[in-house]
Amino acid sequence: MAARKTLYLGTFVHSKSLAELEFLHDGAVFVNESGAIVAIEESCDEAKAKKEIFSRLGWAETDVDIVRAKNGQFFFPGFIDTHIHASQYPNAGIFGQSTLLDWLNTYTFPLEASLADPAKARRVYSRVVRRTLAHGTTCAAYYATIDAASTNLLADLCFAAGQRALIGRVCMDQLSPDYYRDASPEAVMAATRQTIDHIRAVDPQMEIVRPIITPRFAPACSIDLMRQLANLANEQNLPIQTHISENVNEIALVKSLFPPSATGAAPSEDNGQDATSYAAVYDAAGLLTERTILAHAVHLTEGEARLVARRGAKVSHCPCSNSALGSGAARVRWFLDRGIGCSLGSDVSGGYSPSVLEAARAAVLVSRHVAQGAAAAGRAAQEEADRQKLSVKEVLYLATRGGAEAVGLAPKVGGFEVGMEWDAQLVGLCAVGEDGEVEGTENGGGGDDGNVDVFGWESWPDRIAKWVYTGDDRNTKKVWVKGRLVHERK
Ligand SMILES: Nc1nc2[nH]cnc2c(=O)[nH]1
Ligand SMILES: [Zn+2]
Repeated sequence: MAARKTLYLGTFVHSKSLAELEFLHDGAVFVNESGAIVAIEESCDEAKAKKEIFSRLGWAETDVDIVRAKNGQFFFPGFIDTHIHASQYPNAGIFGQSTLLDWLNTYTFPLEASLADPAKARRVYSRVVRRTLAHGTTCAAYYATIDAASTNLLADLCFAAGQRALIGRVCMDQLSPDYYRDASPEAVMAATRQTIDHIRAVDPQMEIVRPIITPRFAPACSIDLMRQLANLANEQNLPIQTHISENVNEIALVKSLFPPSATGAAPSEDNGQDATSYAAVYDAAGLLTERTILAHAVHLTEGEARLVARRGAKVSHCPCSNSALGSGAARVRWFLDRGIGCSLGSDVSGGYSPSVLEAARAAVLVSRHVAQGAAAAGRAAQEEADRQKLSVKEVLYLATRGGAEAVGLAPKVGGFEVGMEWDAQLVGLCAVGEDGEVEGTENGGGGDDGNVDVFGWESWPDRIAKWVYTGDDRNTKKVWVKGRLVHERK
């Protein structure tokens, strides 16, 4: 849908690197009708933008919309959720005392199977797309179900709503219940090709929706199936998503299901002399590529981490899910130290929240447990243990730039730079006035912008920290994808 040229004015905040969050105050960002950022100016008010920059760009004032961040509001890149099961959204928050394998059988497979009903799928998928957009998720790597028709529907809905999405038809030909299992690798390949063809027809340039090859996880896939899916991804240059090393019982299951006789893998330098590790099984199938997103990776061994890093696969860290299902605490600093690209996943509904901001907050907290655990177990000196703690700016990097790397959209999205596309959110925090009341818009304040109270003396990094720790979708005022307004909070 054609957007108009737009001038955005105000404060812009984005990650330059893991170590640097950049603030641009009184800034101006110029976005063309294709949604691309064509100029960024510091200390540039509306008059200067019109007088100097419009003429440089050849823009006529009448062709340009203007969006101003109010006092205290700021523009931030849209969040990228690199692991979310759209089909599981109705179960968000419902997991009881379960852990991964019993959770799948008790809660997850019945719900996913029920989405073969098109009316139910439409209801669930419409809602999850609207809800994630409202939380500032401009791009999501979705798992649908094994049903091709409703997977195609998810792609249609994302495309219509304007949310960038990688859409995965879930592939699983073994071990799950009879009522929710693919009949054969051949049946999987046919259904998967059908969804790929559909998505290509919906969005031939694959600007908004793209297919992603989705073997559910090793226990649910035969080696034959995994190999065929890897070949398909390779032939069509498609991304891949799966789960890895989430839960200790799952890892034991993989070891028992895939002895070297099943995979043909032999101990090698590459697989750290362990041909039966989870990562080695995926590698033997050809699934570890630069375009692969591996969710969880909680219990990777040193040898597996080296293999994942060598293949350039990326990790989706899912701290809400890992905490809820008691899977463990993934060591994000440890991934980063080994050169593994890292991003954030909500993992609805192992994760209870569709919010990437919530995942960012949980990533900070879980990293404290990792640090404390390492120190208490004597695995690390205090200083090294403290280094495991992630900072606010680091988790915001994972939520944006790290996500863009994982989904193959870097450097197109994830930050504010000339040449990138305008995938952004406008965030507002409450400005508390001299009288202790929230300032209304009439005073130039942001109005009642959610539940984060800003008294005015906080530095900008502190305001961002307050947003990360105490903010939610009430603070997400507007959301754009590729220059198109896709959500506005009323
Ligand atoms: N968290 C999570 N882990 C899985 N492993 C295999 N399937 C799933 C799933 O749906 N969610
Ligand atoms: Zn998952």
